[in-house]
Amino acid sequence: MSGNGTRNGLYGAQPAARTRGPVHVIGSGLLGASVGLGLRERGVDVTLEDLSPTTVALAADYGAGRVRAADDAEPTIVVVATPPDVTADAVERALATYPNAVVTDVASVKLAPLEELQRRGVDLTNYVGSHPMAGRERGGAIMARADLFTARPWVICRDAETPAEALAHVEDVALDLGGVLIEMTPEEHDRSVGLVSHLPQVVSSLLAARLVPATEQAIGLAGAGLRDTTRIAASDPELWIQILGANREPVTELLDALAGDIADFADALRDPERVGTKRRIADLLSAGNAGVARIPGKHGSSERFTTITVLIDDTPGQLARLLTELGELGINMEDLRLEHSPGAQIGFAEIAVLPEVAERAVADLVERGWRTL
Ligand SMILES: NC(=O)C1=CN([C@@H]2O[C@H](COP(=O)(O)OP(=O)(O)OC[C@H]3O[C@@H](n4cnc5c(N)ncnc54)[C@H](O)[C@@H]3O)[C@@H](O)[C@H]2O)C=CC1
Ligand SMILES: O=C(O)C(=O)Cc1ccc(O)cc1
Repeated sequence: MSGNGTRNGLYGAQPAARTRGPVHVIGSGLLGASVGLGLRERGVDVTLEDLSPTTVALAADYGAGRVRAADDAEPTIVVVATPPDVTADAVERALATYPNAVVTDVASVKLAPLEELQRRGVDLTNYVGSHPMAGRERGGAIMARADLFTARPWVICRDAETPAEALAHVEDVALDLGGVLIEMTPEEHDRSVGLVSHLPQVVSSLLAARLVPATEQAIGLAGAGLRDTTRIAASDPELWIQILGANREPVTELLDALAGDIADFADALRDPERVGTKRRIADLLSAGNAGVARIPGKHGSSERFTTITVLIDDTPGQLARLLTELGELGINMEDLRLEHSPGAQIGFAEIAVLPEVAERAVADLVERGWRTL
């Protein structure tokens, strides 16, 4: 649960929270416990609930809030962070149990739970669906982080009937957690995440699945390219079967279009001497360049952190020494990734730091005898 401690030392004292608690979180896994941790850091009173008593106790132990007691006051806001297939149930129950609270959910799909609630005839005046575009491959309270939502888009799906006050409550939670508000209809949301989240998940999983029968020798050659394109293949199949099933229309359309591109590409490669074929391949690859350049944070100043690469002997002792020395130098490590060179006794520690400390970090490390790239 790295990185969920207080960050006041780094960024200075936190301004007062906008959110007026108590906030009640239903589903205290990755998303629910991260919401709790982030709001607790801002001093908001958070109560927790989960189907699993162990999960809720764990989330409370980590500091995400306290287990809700029977005589607790009614919450101002309820955040439903359960799996998508029970989100409508949990929202309906929360609206009935806490008639004065504003209820939001963080499910990765927005239309299916809303349609289910409408089909049941639930009064949705106090409900505002939302979705923070931030997550991790593995779920569970143990993976939660207070800063999970920092600088990430947080989609809010209001409709014409949503009271301004209800909307403001949900926006306050998102803003207190560092999210960037984006308003969309549920349809716009589901089409958008189909493209930027659900299609990549399927492609990454299918690509990684190709590695299962590969020889050890072939796998041993893997580098950053394969790692970058398969990171999310480690995601939880149980969550994704729900997400993809609930958003199947946009996702199947996107998959059909991609399958066409793949067939096109393979055709061109099969007959490289045919006139126009090289142009066709170049066009598809160039379109990839144009697409990747559009991803926020992939280029220029929108990067959150700067990565410095330090060469280390590929032994645990070396890495521990590097981490100790970073601490001694007062350099806060935001993220760490290790690259191994197969067959060579050398590794690369890729350390993400705040851009403003990167230059000093490199200089100090070099002075202490480390080699950097
Ligand atoms: N994992 C991710 O990267 C992201 C997930 N989401 C959405 O957040 C929601 C939660 O996902 P995670 O936190 O990753 O899952 P998780 O598995 O870590 O946590 C879900 C928790 O809900 C509990 N739960 C299940 N049914 C319940 C019920 N009826 N009442 C109370 N608790 C119940 C489970 O015991 C579990 O602890 C999902 O709807 C998902 O689509 C949104 C953004 C990112
Ligand atoms: O890891 C990533 O890049 C993600 O995009 C994680 C993610 C997974 C599911 C969501 O509903 C939102 C975000």
